[in-house]
Amino acid sequence: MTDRKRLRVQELSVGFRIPGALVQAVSEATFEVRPGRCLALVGESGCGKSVLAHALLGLLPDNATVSGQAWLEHGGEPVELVGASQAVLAERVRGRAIGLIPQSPATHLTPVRTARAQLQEAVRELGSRATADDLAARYGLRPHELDRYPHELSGGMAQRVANAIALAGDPWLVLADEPTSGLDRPLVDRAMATLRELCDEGRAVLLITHDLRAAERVADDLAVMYASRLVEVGPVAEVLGRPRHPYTSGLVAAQPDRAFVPIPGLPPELTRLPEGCAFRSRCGHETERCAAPPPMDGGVACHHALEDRHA
Ligand SMILES: Nc1ncnc2c1ncn2[C@@H]1O[C@H](COP(=O)(O)OP(=O)(O)OP(=O)(O)O)[C@@H](O)[C@H]1O
Ligand code: NI
Repeated sequence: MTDRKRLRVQELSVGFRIPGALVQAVSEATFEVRPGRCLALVGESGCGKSVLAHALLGLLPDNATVSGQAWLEHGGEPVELVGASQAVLAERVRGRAIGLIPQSPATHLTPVRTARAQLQEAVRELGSRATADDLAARYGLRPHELDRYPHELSGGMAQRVANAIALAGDPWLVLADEPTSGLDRPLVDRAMATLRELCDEGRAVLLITHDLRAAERVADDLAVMYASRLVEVGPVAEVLGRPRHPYTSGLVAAQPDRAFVPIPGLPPELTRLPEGCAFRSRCGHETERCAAPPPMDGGVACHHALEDRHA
């Protein structure tokens, strides 16, 4: 069965209407996620990572317009997520095929109910075979910790509760949105190890993160996003070892364990994206060609990277 499963995202775009403007949050994202593999999606704050994940689950607010396709192939009839109704997403997708580990678990949990009550609700709704206690044990929580209210949980415990809830319905695809924000190093390592285990037991993981080091350790593939658009996609060791897009090179050079040199300038406003390459004003290699949008070709969307390849 697992070999038949796949998420195939094609030219997914998301815009938000706000008074007097359109926020172009995701532009024509195309990528694939397969069981047994972890794809890390990296990029600066505000570039569209969370919006992309929420679009896949139909969790965007009413002012959003979504186009493109996201085919969820999981044995039987594939489900196209962009056009799917809320009923289909609720009954067949959310929690069952795709689990979401949210960006800030502590604030995501309902403050007035215990962790146990919230986990039990997920178990009941998803018709899970495992009990709340089974799931808690599996994700490293002691039974008495489940009787706490969200404000009584440490960051690490809230994280584990969020994992247990996300995995209660045994989804084959896990979207983990900055699962380690606010955690210190040992907890980050632990959370990352858990994600890797999920992959190794045959699930697919889409990991959204700022942390290139973590991505390098757990992910198989990397997708680099800049100003709403994927600019480089490929095996993580290749992309980070030999970046081809100047933005990827900049991200790598900005790492504390590398040159620690920040990329000069700021990303463009998503309400005023330029016509051509959105990175050209920060790139240092701008030529006339950059005024035209660079197509994604061979895993990279940059006119100069393409010239190098075709030279
Ligand atoms: N409901 C909304 N209406 C208008 N704009 C929105 C809405 N939700 C998100 N945005 C905008 O979409 C853009 C992308 O946001 P998103 O949360 O996906 O960024 P991100 O890459 O996940 O950032 P971070 O790393 O900080 O979590 C941001 O500019 C954000 O302000
Ligand atoms: Ni985000």
